[in-house]
Amino acid sequence: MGAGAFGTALAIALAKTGQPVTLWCRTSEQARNLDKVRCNSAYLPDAVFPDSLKVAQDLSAIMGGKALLIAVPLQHMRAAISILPQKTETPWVACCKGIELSTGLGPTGVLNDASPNVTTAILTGPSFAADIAIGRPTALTLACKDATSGARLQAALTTPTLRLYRTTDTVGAELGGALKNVMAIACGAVIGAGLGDSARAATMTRGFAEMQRIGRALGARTDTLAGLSGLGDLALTCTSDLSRNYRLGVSLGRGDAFDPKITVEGAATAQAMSKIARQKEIDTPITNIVARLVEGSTTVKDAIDSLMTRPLKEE
Ligand SMILES: NC(=O)C1=CN([C@@H]2O[C@H](COP(=O)(O)OP(=O)(O)OC[C@H]3O[C@@H](n4cnc5c(N)ncnc54)[C@H](OP(=O)(O)O)[C@@H]3O)[C@@H](O)[C@H]2O)C=CC1
Ligand SMILES: O=C(CO)COP(=O)(O)O
Repeated sequence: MGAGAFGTALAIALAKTGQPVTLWCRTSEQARNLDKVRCNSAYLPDAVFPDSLKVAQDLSAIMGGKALLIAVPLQHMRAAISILPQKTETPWVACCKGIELSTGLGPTGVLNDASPNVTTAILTGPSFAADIAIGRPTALTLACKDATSGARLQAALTTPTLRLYRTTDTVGAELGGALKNVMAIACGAVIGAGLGDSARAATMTRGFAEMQRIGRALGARTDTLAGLSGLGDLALTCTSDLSRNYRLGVSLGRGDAFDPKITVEGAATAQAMSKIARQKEIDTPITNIVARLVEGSTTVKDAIDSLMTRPLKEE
């Protein structure tokens, strides 16, 4: 569900194994168009659909399978799933990253809140849709509180080029995916402002320390944050021009405009996490600064000054 970049890439990768896969589109016009050209030109122009990939706008086409993958930006996921039937044996797998602004919930939290009787999981980790779609090797984390369902999903969604590791720590997997986007905006801003690679390395490292501090306070396992969904995705997103979160940061650092239609999960996530951290008294200087940068209430120069003049402490 969700025929954007990530949903399309996952659908292509899974369909290449020959199993039946259906990509659900929001409108019948989009479904007709994708089926006609056998490519999602708007989001992934270089990836051709395998013959086994079906495209549909009819909801019944995606119910009753081994898994329903929901690849819609987190802030829109609650609206997207509101049209789904509530009684289903099919597990729902959130394929998105972030923290909902209105509730402070992560992806499986939103699914469980909206549909308490459904088995839920999250698929997250370092991966660009374009890499997955053309079959480049990728490793991701599949997190599901129920170990048996998690193992079943891991087997069902692993392909020769998509290797899944599993965990029951949904809190850690979700926090890793959500917070690395915030740190990517910060690193992009550092590079955009011309502050150099040393400053980026410092931001990444202190950003990771902040992710671990938040994780400890909110009940994540430290090893999860050190895995694919945390450190792995942090490394990818803070260093690649292909990342939209990093590119937003670069624009902020340069003082350039950024297209508001582009999906950038880290902006709302910084604001949501900043609020949670205030309530729970967690020290999150980088997240707070990113929240203020994206809302336009501070400048990169003031942000750096405030980080560099914090009280000295042990590492
Ligand atoms: N792109 C990537 O490389 C990766 C993305 N992700 C994560 O995947 C998630 C989705 O991102 P991505 O696919 O890149 O985003 P895109 O911007 O490429 O696509 C978003 C998709 O969500 C759909 N959508 C938006 N709002 C709704 C709604 N209310 N109901 C139904 N569908 C809706 C859009 O439909 P429409 O086209 O009609 O607007 C579009 O199909 C994000 O959380 C992202 O962090 C994770 C790993 C890699
Ligand atoms: O999540 C991603 C890589 O793992 C994609 O990053 P962006 O959303 O910043 O493009």
